[in-house]
Amino acid sequence: MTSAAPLPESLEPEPSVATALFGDRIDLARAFTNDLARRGEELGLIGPLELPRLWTRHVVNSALLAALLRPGRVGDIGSGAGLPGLVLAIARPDVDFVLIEPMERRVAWLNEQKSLLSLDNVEVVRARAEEAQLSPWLDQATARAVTALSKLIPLVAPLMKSGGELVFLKGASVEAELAAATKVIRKHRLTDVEIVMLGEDLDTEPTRVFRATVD
Ligand SMILES: C[S@@+](CC[C@H](N)C(=O)[O-])C[C@H]1O[C@@H](n2cnc3c(N)ncnc32)[C@H](O)[C@@H]1O
Repeated sequence: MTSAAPLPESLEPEPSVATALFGDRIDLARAFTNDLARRGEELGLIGPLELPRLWTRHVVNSALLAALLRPGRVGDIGSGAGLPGLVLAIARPDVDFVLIEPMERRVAWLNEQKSLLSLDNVEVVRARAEEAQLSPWLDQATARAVTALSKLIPLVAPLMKSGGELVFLKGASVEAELAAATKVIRKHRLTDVEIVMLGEDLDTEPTRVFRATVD
């Protein structure tokens, strides 16, 4: 086993941002991020260019979504390295998470982190979303960097309870994705469709979220 120095502190978010997002669970977030920095590239979880921006672009971006979560059962579709699923499970111990991920190596990483960080609020399911057998269904679903809305909504809507909510982290292309998803949104009877900006009140890059209710 190789040991490596922890990430330099300069790569961490401003203390005010870290406290706002993680409170007294910042050490867990730090342990997760440092482990991802050490082993993520070797395990095929992150590219080498992501290392210096793990906190800013990935961990903080994921944690911003915590503000929209309610106590209940939240599914994270295509968790990969645990973004946003593991980060949110750290930030919101009052919420139960199901991380849905098909790739064996990524599932092994997710299970290992669940155990290392003692995240009792995490269940890992190895499946593609369209094949996942969930019981009960989800109160909310998250996803980040999985696929465009026109493909993502049909994968996730069948996993939701009636009245459940989709809260997908999205980039600058969200308006175009939304326009291309009009038919799918109607077909799956989504209501209260909106784009929410998160993080504008913090000293960090804000993020866009697609939010909608499944009838
Ligand atoms: C580009 S990665 C993004 C991972 C992570 N969400 C992030 O933001 O870094 C996409 C992930 O979605 C997973 N994925 C692809 N198709 C999927 C599907 N149909 N159901 C569930 N997960 C899927 C892939 O295995 C991969 O881990």
